[in-house]
Amino acid sequence: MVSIPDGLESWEDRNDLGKLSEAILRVMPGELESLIIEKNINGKEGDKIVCVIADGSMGWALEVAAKIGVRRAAFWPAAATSLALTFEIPKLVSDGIIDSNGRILKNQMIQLSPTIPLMNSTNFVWACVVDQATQKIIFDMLIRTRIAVKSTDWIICNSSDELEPGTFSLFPDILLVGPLLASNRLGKSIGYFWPEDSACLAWLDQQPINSVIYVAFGSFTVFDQTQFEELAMGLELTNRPCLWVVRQDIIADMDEAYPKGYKDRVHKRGLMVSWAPQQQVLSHPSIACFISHCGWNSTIEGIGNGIPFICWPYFADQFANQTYICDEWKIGLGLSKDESGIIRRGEIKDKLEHLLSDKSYKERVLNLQVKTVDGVRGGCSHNNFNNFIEWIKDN
Ligand SMILES: O=c1ccn([C@@H]2O[C@H](COP(=O)(O)OP(=O)(O)O[C@H]3O[C@H](CO)[C@@H](O)[C@H](O)[C@H]3O)[C@@H](O)[C@H]2O)c(=O)[nH]1
Repeated sequence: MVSIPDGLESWEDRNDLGKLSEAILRVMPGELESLIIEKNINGKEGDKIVCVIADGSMGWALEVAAKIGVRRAAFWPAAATSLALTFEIPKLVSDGIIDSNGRILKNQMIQLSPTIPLMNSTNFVWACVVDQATQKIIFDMLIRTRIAVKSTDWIICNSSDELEPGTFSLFPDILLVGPLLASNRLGKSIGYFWPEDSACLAWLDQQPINSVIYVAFGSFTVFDQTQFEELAMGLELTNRPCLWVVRQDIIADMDEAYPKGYKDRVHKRGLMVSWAPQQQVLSHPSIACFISHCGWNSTIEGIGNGIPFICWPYFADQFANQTYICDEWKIGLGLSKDESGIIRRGEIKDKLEHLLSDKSYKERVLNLQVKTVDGVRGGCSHNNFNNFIEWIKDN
């Protein structure tokens, strides 16, 4: 593995997406180009770079590959529906739903096709970020992404026919190869730089089967103090064992974050860790449900282990993923905010009780688990993946 700078200093705030995106676009294309050229001029014969596979949202890397004349493939790590929405941006503009800067002109439900779930225009990927300046930066990046991804040799997506059949029939160029889960990998998962707290697995061993609420919000979500306290109190009210991932940067002041005396009150049945081995956690028999921000990886990992969801989306594609979870697959419940925009402790407790007492959520997610895992073992995802590997080898 090699790293290249992202254009920010180590102390700068990487949760500021506008600043991060600008820095990436300013610095990384040049760095990547120099890296590839250096390898291809001075590298040993077997070390030359002949193909670039890049995350589609890093469309600039695909542009660099095209410029240098290296073959390229886009990997889309999120739901295909979010890529389909990006492909449809020109139509959204011509239909008057957004303007050419991505501003939402009509607050309405839209449907890309009758077989794709309804989306609320205010939940479009770029519209969910805080301020208009950042929205514009993200929107411009998506326009570039759209062009870069559409011109690649392959677009592969971490999804499956069983999860998003409507999207794949409408956008056959997006080839599904997922869900890519740790249980299907040969070795240890790589890619995270935060140390995992594996002691939580021993703690899970001590809990009754199908009892623990697992709470994790991925790598970006941040909380304000009131919302953090309501979540803490809601979990306490359930009287159930909870494993809660509290990243060090999830809230501004971690020292003051928990309600007074909270840790002492819950210590017998609550465990807070800064980063968990999530896929191992989700496959543990003591886990009963997953309070999730609905990032796509968390979504497919929950399904891959047959765990029902309480949805707590934060931004970007997570609202569309919530729609799939709650309305399409019916394997989870959403949470309602009060008039001040806060999800209150009582709402958290009520939804958890509903989810855990109504066994139909668990039944449906177990059914979906079987169908998606089969797709990887011998279905469409399996065939696409093999063809993709052959293409790499052939050239
Ligand atoms: O304690 C933890 C918490 C998470 N994870 C892992 O971290 C990943 C989280 O991925 P995801 O659920 O997709 O969330 P984000 O990291 O927030 O992902 C970003 O990227 C996703 C894919 O493009 C988008 O769907 C999300 O909206 C976006 O926030 C998963 O593989 C988890 O297993 C851990 O290993 N330990």
